[in-house]
Amino acid sequence: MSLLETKNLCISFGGLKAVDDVNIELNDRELIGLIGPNGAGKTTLFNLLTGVYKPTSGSVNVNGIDTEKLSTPQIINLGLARTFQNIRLFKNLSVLDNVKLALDSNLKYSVVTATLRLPKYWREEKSADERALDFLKIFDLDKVSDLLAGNLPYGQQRKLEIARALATNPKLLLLDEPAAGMNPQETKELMETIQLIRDKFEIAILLIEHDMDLVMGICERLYVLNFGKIIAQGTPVEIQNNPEVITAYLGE
Ligand SMILES: Nc1ncnc2c1ncn2[C@@H]1O[C@H](COP(=O)(O)OP(=O)(O)OP(=O)(O)O)[C@@H](O)[C@H]1O
Repeated sequence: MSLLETKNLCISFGGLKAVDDVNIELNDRELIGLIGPNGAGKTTLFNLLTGVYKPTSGSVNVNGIDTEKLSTPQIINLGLARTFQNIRLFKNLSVLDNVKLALDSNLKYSVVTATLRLPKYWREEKSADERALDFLKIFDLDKVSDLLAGNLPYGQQRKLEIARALATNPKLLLLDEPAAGMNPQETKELMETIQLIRDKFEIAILLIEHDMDLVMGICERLYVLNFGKIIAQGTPVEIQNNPEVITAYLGE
């Protein structure tokens, strides 16, 4: 059974078919890229996968479960986590607290324990701090854990978003343009980190990215969207040599 499978997935906004008959499949631990020109429907597809939009027709299955009647939180509970093209952090909270909030659903103390600050609260809080710091270390953010998230440079905010998504313990991580706004050195480091988290946490990753060095360098397979349709899929080498893709996108 696939971790994620869409069947003939479509959504229209008025007359515009933003996602048109899309069939994609992801298995455990795969690192897959989703590329295509601006406006091709990539973010809309993420919104369909996470239930933000409901399809006009077709289906999304996560671990064999049809998500049609599920809310976004219920779909997230099936093991999905995502980051956004426009960064969404709690900018007035510390870097550490941003990650701790993502961990919180796994905390074991009750509201009473937390309100009365009973010993169990402090034990759990400490372990939450330690766990959050472990996630921050992966992204080299542990040294800035006390800063407000909104005060971090852009590249670090992007990394914090990934750390926070990872802290929810997903099976599948959806990353929407994680390298946007990063310089070449930051992008290179991010590539290595994305591979590392896939291997360390044994998760699948679906990655929207315009940086071709990044996607071609780390993805095992790629899907190419154009005007809402998948026009090609294959290994990076196959995609780079696909005439339709070159015309629609790579040759731009
Ligand atoms: N809520 C909406 N209402 C109307 N049209 C929408 C809506 N969301 C997306 N669209 C349209 O659907 C198309 C696909 O948009 P989408 O943002 O998914 O593209 P994209 O591939 O992610 O582009 P980019 O690479 O620029 O982020 C665009 O024409 C966009 O204007």
